[in-house]
Amino acid sequence: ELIVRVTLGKKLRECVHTSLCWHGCLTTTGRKTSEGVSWIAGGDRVCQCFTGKHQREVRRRKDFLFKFLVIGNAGTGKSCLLHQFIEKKFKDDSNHTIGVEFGSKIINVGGKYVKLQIWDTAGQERFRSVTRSYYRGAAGALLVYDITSRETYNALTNWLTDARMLASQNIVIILCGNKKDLDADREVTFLEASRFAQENELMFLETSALTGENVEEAFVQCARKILNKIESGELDPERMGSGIQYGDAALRQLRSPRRAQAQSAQECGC
Ligand SMILES: Nc1nc2c(ncn2[C@@H]2O[C@H](COP(=O)(O)OP(=O)(O)OP(=O)(O)O)[C@@H](O)[C@H]2O)c(=O)[nH]1
Repeated sequence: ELIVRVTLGKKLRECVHTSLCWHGCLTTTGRKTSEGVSWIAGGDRVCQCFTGKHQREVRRRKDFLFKFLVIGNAGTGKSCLLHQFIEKKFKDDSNHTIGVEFGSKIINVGGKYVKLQIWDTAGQERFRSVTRSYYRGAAGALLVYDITSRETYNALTNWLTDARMLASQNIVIILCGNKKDLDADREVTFLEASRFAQENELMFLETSALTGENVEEAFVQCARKILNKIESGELDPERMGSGIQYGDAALRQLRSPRRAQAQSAQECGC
């Protein structure tokens, strides 16, 4: 049994669950259980308690599935970023990616469960024809350069052209200036990269796969922008090749909004 103290608005309540609740709960304290559950977090934070029953619960409640790409020159830290995001650890024995690698994670964005299906592509030119075949239908992308390498920054325009041409015009891209921890060796300033991002309608963050700084934020911000576009009607998840699928919870909501609401109210004891 998990006992979590949550604040709901201004009210502080004791919330006793065997399954976790994301509905606006802001965790202030938590307790480990025999299942190895650690903390849950409110808001847009990623749930760290995806074990056993809780993992199944989250899976069942999935609202959306987004296809993501990680692109950019070889050696910029794409695989390390993905590893840090999924495992919360730095991959210190990272080798060049051969073709593509895959990872997935469920995150919570503003109360919605989103499963990210992430394709980590090889940056080396010799794999370009293979990696290009994975662009189709991607909803979001991390476009990565290395702040200590101007060469990787100069290549961004080509990556961007490919992404917009092969994935989708509407693809949501976040520019990541990785290796933020190596500031002393910096070759690309924050200012010039943020101008580039603005001119090309990209979101922008400097990240460090080594320290973990801004890694989760990059994925979450990109997913949040996609969700906003869905809500505003700018993106249509039902359009072929949108890179978005409805998960079970969203489908239930679409089919029977009232029943879904009642059901989720029952599931959430807070
Ligand atoms: N200091 C520092 N080193 C990093 C960081 N991210 C990655 N590296 C190092 O950069 C090198 C390349 O990292 P990878 O993740 O393999 O690069 P990649 O972009 O996936 O490379 P390809 O698979 O060839 O496209 C490795 O030696 C990592 O240890 C970071 O944030 N800081």
